[in-house]
Amino acid sequence: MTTAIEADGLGKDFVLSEGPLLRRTRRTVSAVRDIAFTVQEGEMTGVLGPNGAGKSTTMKMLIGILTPSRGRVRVTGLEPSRYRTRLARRIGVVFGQRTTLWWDLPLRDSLALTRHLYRVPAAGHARRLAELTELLDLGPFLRTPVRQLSLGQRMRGDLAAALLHDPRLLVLDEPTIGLDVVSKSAIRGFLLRLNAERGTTILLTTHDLGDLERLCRRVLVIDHGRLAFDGDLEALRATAPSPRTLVVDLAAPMPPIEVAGARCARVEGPRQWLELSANPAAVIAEVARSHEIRDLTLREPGIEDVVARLYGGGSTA
Ligand SMILES: Nc1ncnc2c1ncn2[C@@H]1O[C@H](COP(=O)(O)OP(=O)(O)OP(=O)(O)O)[C@@H](O)[C@H]1O
Repeated sequence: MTTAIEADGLGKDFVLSEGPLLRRTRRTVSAVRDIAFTVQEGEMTGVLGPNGAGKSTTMKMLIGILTPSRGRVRVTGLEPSRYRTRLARRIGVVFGQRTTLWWDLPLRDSLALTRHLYRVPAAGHARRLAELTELLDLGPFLRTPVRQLSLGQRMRGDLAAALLHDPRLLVLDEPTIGLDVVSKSAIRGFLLRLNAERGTTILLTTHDLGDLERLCRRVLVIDHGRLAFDGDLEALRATAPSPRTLVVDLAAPMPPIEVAGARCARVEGPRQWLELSANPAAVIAEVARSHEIRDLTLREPGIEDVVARLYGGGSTA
């Protein structure tokens, strides 16, 4: 098996200047500390963690945009910050919140330009474009200017742009952010095929449990800049089992509800969050007997809850 990514003792500090102009002080923030992991070719790995945990900083070091402050990193055997251009021809990168497409050009022209960026021979490019157009169903909007595309269409266009040079490794930062259910499903289906049929290695950050469940056998959790977990999703769930939460909207603000089988975790005006240790129906019946209820929602624990319980001590948002 060939190694796609190797990171060892990887760290990144940012130096911040703070305060008024004449009394500026410098403060160092360690965004990533001592991260070590290896990804083999053909793996599909999810990177997870709370906001500000250091995921994007880690990804940026892997693709050569940021130079590590410490440690060693190799991607397809290359040191990313040193061989950024060479690496760019071997990997595909999509950052969900930004586009690499030309805003004013029709998608087709924008994709044609990427050929020159990666120096892909014309014949190979045409073949690959036809393949990706079919797989990502780009046909209906190839002539549409990128600025007029929906977010889901734009993401499909960005994926095509990242894959036209047929990279062995695809790095995605939040590939399904802001997409509706249908668009998410199309993107996930495409990534699964890409991995299964071409053996493309995929590393993606996400806040979406669905992405992980559908796509990733392996999960890396980054928290406070450190690698807090490396294993499969089931093992992660088992590390920190989370209760289901009943969100209760009462007719008026009340003291925390006390009923058997539930623990009130949070109160905000007339809304209360009850963590369930018993059957929801029994708890709902009990709450309804003693309180006037306007609305109820049952929340299954998300992977964010699991992570929050592991490292932050509970989440009921
Ligand atoms: N260019 C920068 N200069 C200074 N600090 C930075 C810079 N980039 C990131 N940071 C800080 O590094 C830490 C990690 O940020 P990073 O963007 O890697 O987190 P993240 O896990 O990707 O978060 P999110 O889920 O919100 O995207 C944060 O405290 C952030 O404020």
